[in-house]
Amino acid sequence: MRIYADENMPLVSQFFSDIGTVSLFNGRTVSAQQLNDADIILVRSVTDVNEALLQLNTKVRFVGTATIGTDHIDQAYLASRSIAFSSAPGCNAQSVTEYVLASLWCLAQKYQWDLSHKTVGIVGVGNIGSRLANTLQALNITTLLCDPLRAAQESDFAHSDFQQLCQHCDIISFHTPLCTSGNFPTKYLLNAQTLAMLKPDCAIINASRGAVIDNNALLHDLQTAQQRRAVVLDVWEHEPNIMTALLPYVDIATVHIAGHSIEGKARGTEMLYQRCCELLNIPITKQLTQFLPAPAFKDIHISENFGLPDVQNIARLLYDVRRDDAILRQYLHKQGFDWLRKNYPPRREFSSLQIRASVIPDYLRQLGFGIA
Ligand SMILES: NC(=O)c1ccc[n+]([C@@H]2O[C@H](COP(=O)([O-])OP(=O)(O)OC[C@H]3O[C@@H](n4cnc5c(N)ncnc54)[C@H](O)[C@@H]3O)[C@@H](O)[C@H]2O)c1
Ligand SMILES: O=C(O)[C@H](O)[C@H](O)COP(=O)(O)O
Repeated sequence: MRIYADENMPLVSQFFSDIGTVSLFNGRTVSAQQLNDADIILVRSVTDVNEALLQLNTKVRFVGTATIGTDHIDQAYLASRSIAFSSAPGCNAQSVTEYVLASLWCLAQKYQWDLSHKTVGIVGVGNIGSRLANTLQALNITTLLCDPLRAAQESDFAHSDFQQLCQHCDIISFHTPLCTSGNFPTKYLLNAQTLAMLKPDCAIINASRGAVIDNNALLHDLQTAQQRRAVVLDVWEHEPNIMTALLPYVDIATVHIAGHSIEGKARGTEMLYQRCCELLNIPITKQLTQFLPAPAFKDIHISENFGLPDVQNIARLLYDVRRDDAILRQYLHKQGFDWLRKNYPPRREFSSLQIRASVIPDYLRQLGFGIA
């Protein structure tokens, strides 16, 4: 069995070497010729999988993407050739949630906000949006949720439409897929018109896909604004060639790494391994926990005086998003967007740190910390 995988897919040899011969490729430059004898193809978000890529291959059985986003996959084409397909839903939901949380704490410190007085709008309430909502609610931060697809299917879903979010929120965080068609397209959901509906100081966070925000319109808004608007961008239109003119106006700028915790990326590989085993009808014998390195911080004791304001101090032991903002600003010109993603320094999720206490506050459990 010939297995071809993106070179940026962690642990792929460890998981797949018993199933077949694993060869690695560069996800941006891979060609149809390179994949012509593949039985299994494993990609990340930078590879467009379509007729052009698979035209020379007559035997591929499975295509997997170790991501939740699927805007790079022509699923109709795969179905037309009866090629099984899987993404990795939820693999990086915790990682992105921790990224947004770290960004909120960073903005709160910079602008001296009290987050408990802010209303955060969450657009797209799937794996990431719902986890983020639960996390913010555990921290006593008010949320408004916008997900018209869920609203149509769930009578008890507390939906606010996007216009309401624009008018009422102090912070809006985007967590939708990139869709250009259908009843609820998301391309340029935030555009010149909807930007004009926002409160003048409404902060914007985008860790979904770059084109959910019209980057030209955002630049114009930021350049002409009367009031400072805080902005966090992890994703950009036209990656890897991003609009650097935005950088001076963006508080936190990162290279599409919100989902790149060690666990988040590796869980994507594990999920594809599980799908392959099911497809090939072979037993699942390997688990992510076998391969994860020991974390630098294993456990921490908290006392009875620990309170909500202390949570961010623990979280910062694991991740400070300012590190990633500094990396982009220092090295983008020298190394380029893709190199910075490939060489992303390790980041562990909250679950890697065990909290010890006589009584564990509920919110630490809800945030996903390990409990000893
Ligand atoms: N920056 C990163 O590293 C990173 C990591 C993971 C995911 N992502 C992006 O974030 C997106 C969301 O991830 P997820 O795991 O939560 O996906 P998901 O599929 O679980 O959830 C997406 C949600 O968005 C909703 N939605 C669709 N169209 C909408 C619209 N017009 N308005 C409001 N809601 C809408 C869907 O109903 C769904 O509930 C992914 O599609 C991906 O593009 C980025
Ligand atoms: O859609 C996703 O799951 C994320 O955007 C994912 O983290 C993208 O990262 P990449 O596959 O490019 O490493």
